[in-house]
Amino acid sequence: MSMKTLCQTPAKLILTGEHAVLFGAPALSMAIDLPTRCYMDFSPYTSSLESSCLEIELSDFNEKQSYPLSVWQQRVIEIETRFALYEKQSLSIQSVLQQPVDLILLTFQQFHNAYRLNPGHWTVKIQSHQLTEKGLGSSASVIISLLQSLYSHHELNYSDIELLSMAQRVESHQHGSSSGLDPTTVLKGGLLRYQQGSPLQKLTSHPFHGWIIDTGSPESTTGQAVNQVHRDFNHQHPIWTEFKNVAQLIEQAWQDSNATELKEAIKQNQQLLERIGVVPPTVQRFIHTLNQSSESAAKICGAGSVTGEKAGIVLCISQHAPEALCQEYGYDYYPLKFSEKGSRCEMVL
Ligand SMILES: Nc1ncnc2c1ncn2[C@@H]1O[C@H](COP(=O)(O)OP(=O)(O)OP(=O)(O)O)[C@@H](O)[C@H]1O
Ligand SMILES: N[C@@H](CCO)C(=O)O
Repeated sequence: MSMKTLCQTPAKLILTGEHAVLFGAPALSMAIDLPTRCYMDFSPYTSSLESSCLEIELSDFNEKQSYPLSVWQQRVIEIETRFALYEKQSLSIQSVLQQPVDLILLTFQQFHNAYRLNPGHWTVKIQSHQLTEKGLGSSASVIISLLQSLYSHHELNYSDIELLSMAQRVESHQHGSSSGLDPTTVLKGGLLRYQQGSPLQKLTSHPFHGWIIDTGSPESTTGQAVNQVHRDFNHQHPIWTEFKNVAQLIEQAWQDSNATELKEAIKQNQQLLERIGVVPPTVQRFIHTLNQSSESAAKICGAGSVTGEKAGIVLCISQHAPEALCQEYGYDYYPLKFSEKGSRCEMVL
């Protein structure tokens, strides 16, 4: 019998810890109400897995194509070969996944390797919000929505740890290395304190007014930015202690609901991000203007960019939207909408 599911997964926004989380610092990250939707439809075959077919529609990229099992498996072999070359430093990270569909095929293959995909016709449609590839964790939302859909279709009991370790493995092919922060945030929802090697903590949400400001798609990918930071700053570099300290200030201010301290710490966090070279000059100027006022505090909230003038999404904590300045720079802005809910999957008729 055929079965249909819809999985809706929020986006993520990092309050503190982008880059630093990969060097052992704590991160505070929240799920936000910008859903990625994954529609999955399965019709079983009575014949063998070999005749299975995967039909993928990526609405945001205007792509729709069918992949017989042998074709997608060959394509994943090529992806894994490129990833192995990347790990030997013979290929750049942005050459590993060459097209958006590669991420989908790789996720299916990881699931298949672990659990063996049921034979049949699989149809997948993915639809995101308008702010993908701007630091809000779109690849993590795609991966989590796909994996959750696959677990549902196979009626498998799974632990979050199993699902997240698979997601982190897939995400490494996109980002070069992954702390697991993005997949964890979009799976669980809410506001999380995440630090590699420490237990995950859920923090209480507070009604701080925030805005997400779109400075445009970064010219470099997250993978490139992560790699450049790793090349320029080793694990022993003292700047990571400064990141840890500022994360502590932000966490304390958040827990105390202290807006003044929160804004001050966000400004310090932004200065550190500028020092690691991930904030382009135009975005630095924009943020400096906002940060001169005691009313507002802004920082980039994704990996930023190591080339060009755009840095993806900037978070601005302030009562009122920075309308005039956004207009001057030609940036769109939206109210920050927190999502207490994480990723969820339902059957559809
Ligand atoms: N709606 C979508 N449909 C298909 N693929 C998508 C979609 N959204 C994102 N992707 C895939 O994810 C990639 C972008 O992922 P990436 O995580 O680098 O970007 P991001 O949104 O800036 O998030 P991050 O905060 O992790 O940097 C795209 O190049 C594409 O392959
Ligand atoms: N979001 C990435 C680091 C770049 O900010 C990760 O947690 O792996």
